[in-house]
Amino acid sequence: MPKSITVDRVSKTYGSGEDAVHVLDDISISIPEKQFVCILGPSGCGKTTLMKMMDGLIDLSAGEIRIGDNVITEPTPEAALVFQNFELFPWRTTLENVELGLEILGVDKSTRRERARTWIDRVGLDGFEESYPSELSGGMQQRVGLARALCVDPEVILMDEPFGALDAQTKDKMQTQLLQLWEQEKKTVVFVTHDIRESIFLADRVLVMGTKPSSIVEDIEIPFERPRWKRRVEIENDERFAEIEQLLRERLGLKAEEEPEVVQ
Ligand SMILES: Nc1ncnc2c1ncn2[C@@H]1O[C@H](COP(=O)(O)OP(=O)(O)OP(=O)(O)O)[C@@H](O)[C@H]1O
Repeated sequence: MPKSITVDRVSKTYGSGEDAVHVLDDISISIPEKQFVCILGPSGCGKTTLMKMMDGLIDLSAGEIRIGDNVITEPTPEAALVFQNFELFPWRTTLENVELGLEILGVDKSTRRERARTWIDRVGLDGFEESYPSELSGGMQQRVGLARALCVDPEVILMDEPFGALDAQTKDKMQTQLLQLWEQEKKTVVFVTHDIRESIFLADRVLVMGTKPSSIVEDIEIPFERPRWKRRVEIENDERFAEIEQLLRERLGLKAEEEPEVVQ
């Protein structure tokens, strides 16, 4: 079952003394189950930090993060994190990479093979089970990453700029595929992006973080009905789309036509 995510008065400071970097300042976010939330924010404001804390990979300096009622203190199968750089093991085939999460959970071989094959199919990679990452395009590698995350059936999916490294056309396809999968599964999703238009097309709700020490400076509901993936052109031409885009640009401190800075 998808679960809610609660970020309750969370702060984060890296290091101490003169080297201390105060990144997140007293952030609270309440994400109901099955909601698709996108997070925008300037480079270095702490988006990845927040995602890693939600995944239990790094400690909080103050506050609490909960998935459902469970306080997150370490990585848990309830949350799956998908990164921009795919984080696939180059020496493992598609099948072996997708199976990884189940392997860590101690699922027996035949069950994990079956589940991995199902997800490879669902993300459109059937026929590539035995390929290595180096034999796959960027979009295909990200689909392996997605299948690996979904294969463990997490309650929440955390995606940190998952399509940031893809060309525009592949990115469009991946967005469509993600929305199709999400319509079927309706997980709780937190998706970090630098792409304002991507956030409006995908999300139920967009949060904007300010410069560090960051807090949430905007929290806006996206009004477009679902399913959206068949109506991209119509949605992008809707005047509300332009209004929201303008508002988000202003909140991010961007001038007209200026793209957000992307630091790789
Ligand atoms: N392990 C660390 N030790 C010290 N400082 C860190 C560490 N990790 C991140 N930082 C600092 O914390 C700040 C936030 O980093 P983070 O990667 O979370 O930002 P971000 O919003 O995801 O950035 P980007 O949009 O560029 O990916 C940055 O100033 C970064 O230099």
